[in-house]
Amino acid sequence: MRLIPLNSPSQVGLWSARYIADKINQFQPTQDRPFILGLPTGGTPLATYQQLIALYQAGEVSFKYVVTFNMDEYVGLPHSHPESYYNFMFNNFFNHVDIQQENINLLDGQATDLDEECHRYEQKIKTYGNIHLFIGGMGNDGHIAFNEPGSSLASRTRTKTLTTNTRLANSRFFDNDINQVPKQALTIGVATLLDSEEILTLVTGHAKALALHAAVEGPVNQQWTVSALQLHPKVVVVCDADATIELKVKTLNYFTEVEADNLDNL
Ligand SMILES: N[C@@H]1[C@@H](O)[C@H](O)[C@@H](COP(=O)(O)O)O[C@@H]1O
Repeated sequence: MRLIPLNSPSQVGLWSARYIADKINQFQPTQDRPFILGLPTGGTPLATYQQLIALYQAGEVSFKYVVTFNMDEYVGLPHSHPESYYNFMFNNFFNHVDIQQENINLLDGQATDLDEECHRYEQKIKTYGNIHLFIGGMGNDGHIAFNEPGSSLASRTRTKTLTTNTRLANSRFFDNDINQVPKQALTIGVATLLDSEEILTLVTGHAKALALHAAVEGPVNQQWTVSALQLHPKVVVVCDADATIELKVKTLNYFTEVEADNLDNL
């Protein structure tokens, strides 16, 4: 695991966007050999999307031959709902870059057969082989995608019932009314995520400090599904200072020293 300790959420956005753009450019994707990118929603990745759009506008990266798979989607929200992850992705990213519509993959939370929809999604990922880079965030309670505490670390894409904690945390996007937050979501599984060639996780703010501790220092366990990142050979965690307050000084000092040369120009 690499941990990139930055100061602010805007630095996390800048660093991660450059990292993603560099990965795409190094891959030199073509129509026949696209770059496969996994994507998250939430407040945390917004700065990354803004910086990726800026890099695209500056001609420094293209998404023409990038295929995307989103992590999750609420069950039952129409695409047009302002808080559907479909709407989030088009508003905050897809509408502003040169991605081809047919290269965008999202789970359909309105499918009549949700099990079939999840199976279709897993199969579609398989047709491309592996996801080259999956970007993620983490919930305050250490969930990754919507793999709530207690989710199997061997899970695949499926329907999950959301915890009250998660619905409360996300109610800030629903007029602070928990009753408006859907009770279920479709989500890739922990094992689906771990199949990716590389995972880049974004963590900002005090509220994520215990989750970051669980991810970096905690034991691997299904109550903090983000801890499963420790089982993956290539994970980069990019965090701001507020998110690190539950890490040991020793841990933070080590990663700061290791990354000293990579934290310039921010
Ligand atoms: N399903 C999403 C997660 O993928 C995301 O990581 C989490 C954190 O969101 P935020 O970045 O808004 O704190 O929110 C939701 O629960």
